[in-house]
Amino acid sequence: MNAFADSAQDPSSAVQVVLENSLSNDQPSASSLGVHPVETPTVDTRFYSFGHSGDRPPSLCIAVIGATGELARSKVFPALFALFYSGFLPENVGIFGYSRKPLTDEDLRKLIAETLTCRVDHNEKCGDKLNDFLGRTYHINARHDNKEGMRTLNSRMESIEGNHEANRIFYLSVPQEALSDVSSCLADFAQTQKGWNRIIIEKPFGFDAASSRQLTSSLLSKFEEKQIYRIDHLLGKDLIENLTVLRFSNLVFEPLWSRTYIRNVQVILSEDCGIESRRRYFDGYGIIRDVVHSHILQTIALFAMEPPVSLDGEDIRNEKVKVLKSIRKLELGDVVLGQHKVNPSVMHGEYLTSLTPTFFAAALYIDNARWDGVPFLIKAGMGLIKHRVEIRIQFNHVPGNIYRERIGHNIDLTTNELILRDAPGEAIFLKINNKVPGLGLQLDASELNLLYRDKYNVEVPDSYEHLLLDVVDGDAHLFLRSDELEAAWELLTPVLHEIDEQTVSPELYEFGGRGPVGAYYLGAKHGVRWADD
Ligand SMILES: NC(=O)C1=CN([C@@H]2O[C@H](COP(=O)(O)OP(=O)(O)OC[C@H]3O[C@@H](n4cnc5c(N)ncnc54)[C@H](OP(=O)(O)O)[C@@H]3O)[C@@H](O)[C@H]2O)C=CC1
Ligand SMILES: O=C1O[C@H](COP(=O)(O)O)[C@@H](O)[C@H](O)[C@H]1O
Repeated sequence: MNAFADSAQDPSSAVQVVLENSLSNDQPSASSLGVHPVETPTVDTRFYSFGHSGDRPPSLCIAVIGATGELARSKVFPALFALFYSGFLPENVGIFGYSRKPLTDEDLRKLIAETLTCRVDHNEKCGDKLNDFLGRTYHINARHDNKEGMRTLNSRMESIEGNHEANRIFYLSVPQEALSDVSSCLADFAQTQKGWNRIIIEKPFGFDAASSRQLTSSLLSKFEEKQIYRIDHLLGKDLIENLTVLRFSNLVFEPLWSRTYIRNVQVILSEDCGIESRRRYFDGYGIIRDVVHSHILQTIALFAMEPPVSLDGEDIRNEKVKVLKSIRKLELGDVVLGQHKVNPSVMHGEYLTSLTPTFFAAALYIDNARWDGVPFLIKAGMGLIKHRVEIRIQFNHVPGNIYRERIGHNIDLTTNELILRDAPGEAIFLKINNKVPGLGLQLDASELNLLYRDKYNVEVPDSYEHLLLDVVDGDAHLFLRSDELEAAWELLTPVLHEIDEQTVSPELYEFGGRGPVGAYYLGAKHGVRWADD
């Protein structure tokens, strides 16, 4: 008999309670409930206070559904371990892997141990912490839409929670087609009534507006909006969080943040890797559904929104959705699609069999008072020359510049530019015109640099860590709310349908090249020179 059997409650009564009570029991944030950095325990406290109340903080159980999948192993478990390691999870935490594979707890521990690493900057006692973490990790073997499996999950969680206040997170790391069934089953049979329940679902959150609406309505029939966290790990990058910090906590940027001073904005997500290892996923979705509808549009929304009333997640989401709804209808003529050719370094490389794009560029306009007429050029692509993730803000010319004679003819090269970069190497640059030291008056376009690796001697946490901690803390500002999701699909769905109906062929481009030449024509059409070469 395992340690759980003794303390597990009668599953049928637990189910009854679940059905009788509201399913939507999201409570105040974990931080307000005491889940904040704590010392990682040196003793195993899992069972010490069962059966009596005291002032112990609420427990936290986290279930990873689809635990044997690529995402769970490569990202989710390592991020959970990193949070545990750094003391961001409560001491009475339980980690559950849920899958259809007949694994024991020990099997799962072995499987995930391969991908757990100790962070380089604080590897003290790492082995102990690893063992401690693995000792709190359990496996449930069942089908994802199976009520007995979810009941087992519930009762095993209860054996960790005892009669105390308890919170739960369910990470649905399963293919899109399984989301509705899994979420519905766990809503009915695996939620706790002794604290909050939150579920995390992975992008792309549907295939188009209609399928996304269907998924949303299925989720909202079982959960409240505030329980749902739609995760896109690219939004957990420091670049994204810093976008609003930079803008709203410095006097020098916000006054310039409008059509009066900004000439164009470029949002660039360019990958040097191809789609080889993710061909099946990618063939089904393509780059628009993979990164544009969530990551790129969210970046634009955060960039362009009006100042929110506060840092509260709902206040920020209220502003983001207004931007998304203000984006002008996207015309197919303002879109460039591409597909990279075979990566020559991959043995038996194949072309995609479909017309699925691996490259997308477009010009967007936000029809509101702040951004009227400012082109937002977006570019997302795989198999390109460089890995580059950045936002570039090009400013207008200095009106009546008295130094124009010194600046030369190519005025485009000498306007100010602010560059917020995630890759390669987190950095912020501000391009300015500067006098070259010495006699005479020669001007030079230089950069004020903030290179993170030089300034901050810290390892930047993986974005899954950042976002998982936000879920624990109940901070939803980087997660898409249903209305934001709907607005994003409303923008992209007509174009996606036109592409399908007209069987638009993507422009083929060399692997490791600069992408389709069409992107340069697009830039020229909107008076923008791509600045990522
Ligand atoms: N991998 C990545 O980099 C990214 C993934 N995502 C999203 O994350 C989710 C998970 O990704 P990934 O791990 O790659 O996915 P996988 O295809 O590897 O599936 C994950 C696990 O889900 C279980 N599973 C598979 N099919 C079904 C099904 N029909 N019903 C129920 N369970 C099923 C399997 O576990 P078992 O057989 O053990 O039960 C599988 O190991 C997906 O929604 C994907 O869109 C998003 C962005 C990037
Ligand atoms: O979600 C995705 O992200 C990766 C890039 O993630 P990173 O953490 O390595 O920057 C991208 O390659 C992939 O297409 C997309 O699905």
